[in-house]
Amino acid sequence: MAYQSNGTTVQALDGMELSVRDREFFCLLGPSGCGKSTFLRGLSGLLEPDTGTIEIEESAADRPKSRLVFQEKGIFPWKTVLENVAFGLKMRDVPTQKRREIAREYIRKVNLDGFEDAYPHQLSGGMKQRVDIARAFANDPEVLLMDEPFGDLDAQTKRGLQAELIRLWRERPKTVVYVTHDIEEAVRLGDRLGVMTDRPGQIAEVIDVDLDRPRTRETLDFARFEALQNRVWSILDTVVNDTAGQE
Ligand SMILES: Nc1ncnc2c1ncn2[C@@H]1O[C@H](COP(=O)(O)OP(=O)(O)OP(=O)(O)O)[C@@H](O)[C@H]1O
Repeated sequence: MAYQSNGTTVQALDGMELSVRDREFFCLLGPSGCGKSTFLRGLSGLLEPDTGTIEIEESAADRPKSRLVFQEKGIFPWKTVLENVAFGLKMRDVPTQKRREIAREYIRKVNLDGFEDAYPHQLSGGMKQRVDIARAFANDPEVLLMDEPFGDLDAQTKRGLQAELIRLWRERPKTVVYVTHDIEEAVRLGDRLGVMTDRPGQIAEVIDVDLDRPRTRETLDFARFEALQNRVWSILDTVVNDTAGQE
């Protein structure tokens, strides 16, 4: 996939092939600008490539195939928490009563009860993020695409939301493709990790995260956790050095 602007072409992705398993939590990591967001937006259908194609093998189902969860931008400032969470259901013509019921259920699951009628400007960054997660899960997509949803949050809020996300995902398993810059986060969350090369991006290596769940402070195998992070670092070092060597 490439972008054309002002007569120049930026080749964002080239020969990117990725096979994600049904209901796995797949994290995508890579150097800045390697094309992670481009890939995700292409998958979601939000981005039409100027050149190139994306092929997705779909399973037969009448549910929406994917949904891209943006950071804060994803929620409507003029809608209440309840209306935001129910929005996707409304788009799918779920009857009013039913969609309010489902929305309330997910608002409760992300610990926002009592904020149903609040507007986004009355919420903290972490709370807005919870609204976004609730909306994504209420919509019950088959594939959930997340682009650095917790990138702007402080470490403690981020850890809490990671735990909530994993709890929801284990309760209602779905295929997740999760882009992050944060190696520790990727190893904490993922079943597998795809490490990308520098731009034009493609997959350099896929790593199995052989850590049992739940991955709490009490249960996590810290030695393995660290070894996996080191593995990612060494792949990224190679990838960036390789590219530097070509210039
Ligand atoms: N709308 C656009 N028009 C032109 N070029 C673009 C556009 N969007 C992205 N690019 C270019 O495509 C390349 C890949 O961008 P992309 O945002 O997909 O990378 P990324 O891996 O998600 O980056 P980061 O990790 O920094 O968020 C970059 O070189 C970027 O400058």
